[in-house]
Amino acid sequence: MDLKEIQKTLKEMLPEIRLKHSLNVSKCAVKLSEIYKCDKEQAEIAGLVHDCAKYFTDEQIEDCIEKFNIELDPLEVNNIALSHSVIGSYVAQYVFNINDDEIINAIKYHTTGKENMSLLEKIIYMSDLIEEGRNFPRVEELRELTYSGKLDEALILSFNNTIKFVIDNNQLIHPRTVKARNYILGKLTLRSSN
Ligand SMILES: Nc1ncnc2c1ncn2[C@@H]1O[C@H](COP(=O)(O)OP(=O)(O)O)[C@@H](O)[C@H]1O
Repeated sequence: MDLKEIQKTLKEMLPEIRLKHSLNVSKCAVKLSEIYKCDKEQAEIAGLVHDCAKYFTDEQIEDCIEKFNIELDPLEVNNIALSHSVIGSYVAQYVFNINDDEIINAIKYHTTGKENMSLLEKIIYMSDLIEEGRNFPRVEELRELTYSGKLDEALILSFNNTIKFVIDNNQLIHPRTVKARNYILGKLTLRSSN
């Protein structure tokens, strides 16, 4: 699918506000692809499609799981906040015909992050949080870090915020986020102690 077709299909899958968010994430990811020197088209497509499964009904989710043979982990089962990224990565592949593993993984890990993230995965993760329509306490600090070349610092702050938020709400923390945080923090600490 080309960008126009992707947008047309997304329009049927997402409410207006989420479509706007997806367009904003795509725009932000393109800006970051220029700053951090990665492929603009991959950033544009991953940003656009990242939330494609966010509004799936239980029935649609069950359908996808069966059709695409998706294995959700125990935290993702019955939790659309976490599962939409994983399911979305299959929808990207089989509905949007995206055959680029880097784009597919950026979609798959955009909610939790993961250990040893690729540049595109980091860009989509941060774009989801800082796109121009986002408004939450300290979002400006995240924008400042991300746009000034401090992508890893921005990620650590975001993982910390998410982990604190999940704890405050007495929810289970997805271990991928803890691993993502420790991996980057470990590398940064090592770098600053050398
Ligand atoms: N690492 C995590 N562990 C557990 N739950 C998480 C984690 N990350 C995100 N969530 C859940 O996902 C929700 C936010 O998901 P997100 O995709 O960022 O939503 P939105 O794009 O609508 O802001 C959080 O409120 C939390 O419940």
